[in-house]
Amino acid sequence: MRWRYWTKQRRQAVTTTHVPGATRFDEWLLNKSWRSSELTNVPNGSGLKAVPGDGGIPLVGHSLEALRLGLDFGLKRYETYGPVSWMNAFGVRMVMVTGGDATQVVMTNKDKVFSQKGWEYFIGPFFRRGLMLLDFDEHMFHRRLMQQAFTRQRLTGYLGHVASAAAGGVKSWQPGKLLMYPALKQLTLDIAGSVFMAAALGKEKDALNKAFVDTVRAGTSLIRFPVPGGRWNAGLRGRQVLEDFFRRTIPAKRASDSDDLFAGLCHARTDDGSAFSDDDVVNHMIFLMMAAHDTTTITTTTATYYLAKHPEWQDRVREECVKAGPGPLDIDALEGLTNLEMVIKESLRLVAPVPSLARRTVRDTEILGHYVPANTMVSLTPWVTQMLPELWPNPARFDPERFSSERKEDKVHRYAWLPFGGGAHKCIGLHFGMLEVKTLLHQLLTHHQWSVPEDYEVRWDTTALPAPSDGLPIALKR
Ligand code: HEM
Repeated sequence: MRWRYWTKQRRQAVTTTHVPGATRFDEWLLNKSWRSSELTNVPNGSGLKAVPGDGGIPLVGHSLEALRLGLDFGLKRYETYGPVSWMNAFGVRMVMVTGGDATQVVMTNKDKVFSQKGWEYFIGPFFRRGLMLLDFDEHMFHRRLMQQAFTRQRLTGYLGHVASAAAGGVKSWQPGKLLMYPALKQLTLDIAGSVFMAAALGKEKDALNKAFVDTVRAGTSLIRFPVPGGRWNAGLRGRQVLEDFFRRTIPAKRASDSDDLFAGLCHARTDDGSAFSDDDVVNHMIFLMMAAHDTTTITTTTATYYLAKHPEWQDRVREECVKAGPGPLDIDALEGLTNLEMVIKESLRLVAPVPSLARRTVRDTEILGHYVPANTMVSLTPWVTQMLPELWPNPARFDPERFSSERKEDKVHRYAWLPFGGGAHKCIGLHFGMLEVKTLLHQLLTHHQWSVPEDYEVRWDTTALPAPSDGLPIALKR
């Protein structure tokens, strides 16, 4: 039987690379069925069930499908095996967790059994000791300290930097054809430079941008050790570039009273006087830059894509933005852009910037009655959950009104919509991220109109975090 998600309409969306013959190969991969087996024997008398699944291609596992097919692969696994299943991919055996209830078990983590050590395997060498990679009491300590850099007062200061960098960047875009994704990536890096360091990155900008891209891409390397020319190697080099940059800048930041995030981390204190060490500041800065930069770029790119495909929505949110004034808008004014907020939420649903979240079990446990032994890699799959027809009516449709106060479709389950994660590790930059994306879109909408040809469908490259494989070419008009 052919896979039911494999329709003509999805054929384009599914082909995430430009490799010749990719469509036939992808079709073969997607329709191939594997012999199902159990993850492991269930302890006698436990009353638990085994986790169903399969290993995929010997040695490679399901890495190719996961990289090339992304969302479609996740939907197929869910349809075949349900909310809890196992597979081999990227050199490791993992349990995939999809859907509201299964996600809730892991996110709530009431017995502290799901550790962030899962991330260690994918990005540990590149983002070591970033907040997301810390666990339990140590994590709580660092999170409380970091929270001081995310107060409303500090966000107000950051937004000032965002607004001036965004306005300058967007105004300089010339009418004509523009590759939206690289343009936004450059702009968000400029913004990160001023928000995080109150500094123009100058001639180091390109090297830092490359270092970020390399460190992020390294996480999904098929070859997971340093070989010349390989992704892993590039990631390690990238980490070194970033470390050198931040370490050499710390003394000046500690001495300054500037209102950027870097200074915020340098000066953060708990009531008992604890502070971040230089190593902590370097590790947190590298992780924060990555966490803020790529996610906001992807969200803004996705929103511009859907606004190009749905000009009626582009007009509607432009009207709202024009009414709010030319900017810079403060937090209250940005929070008042309710139509724009629905568009952003719907964009975050249709393309989750962090499509999967990694955990590792520290003891034997169970998820929805399935036995999961200690030291198992667990992969939460927000993107797949956000596209499940049982949670979202007509899930592939762009329909921002789902988030309106009348429909509230996101409230159908606590974990139906989770682009920012949940539980103890829920995104600390959630509020700031939304405000940054709104500021960017407000500037874009008040200065430009943009469109794509009617038959254009973006192809998401999921070999790292999702990105349009052709850069998203749009036609820009003032
Ligand atoms: C649209 C933008 C963003 C999205 C979609 C996003 C998504 C996420 C997700 C899914 C997690 C949870 C990871 C997990 O459970 O393992 C997370 C954590 C985190 N995010 Fe964001 N993020 C965004 C923006 C930002 C920004 C702007 C910052 C900082 C300025 C930031 C900093 C962090 C940090 C530090 C964590 C780790 C929190 C912890 O472990 O306690 N994020 N983010």
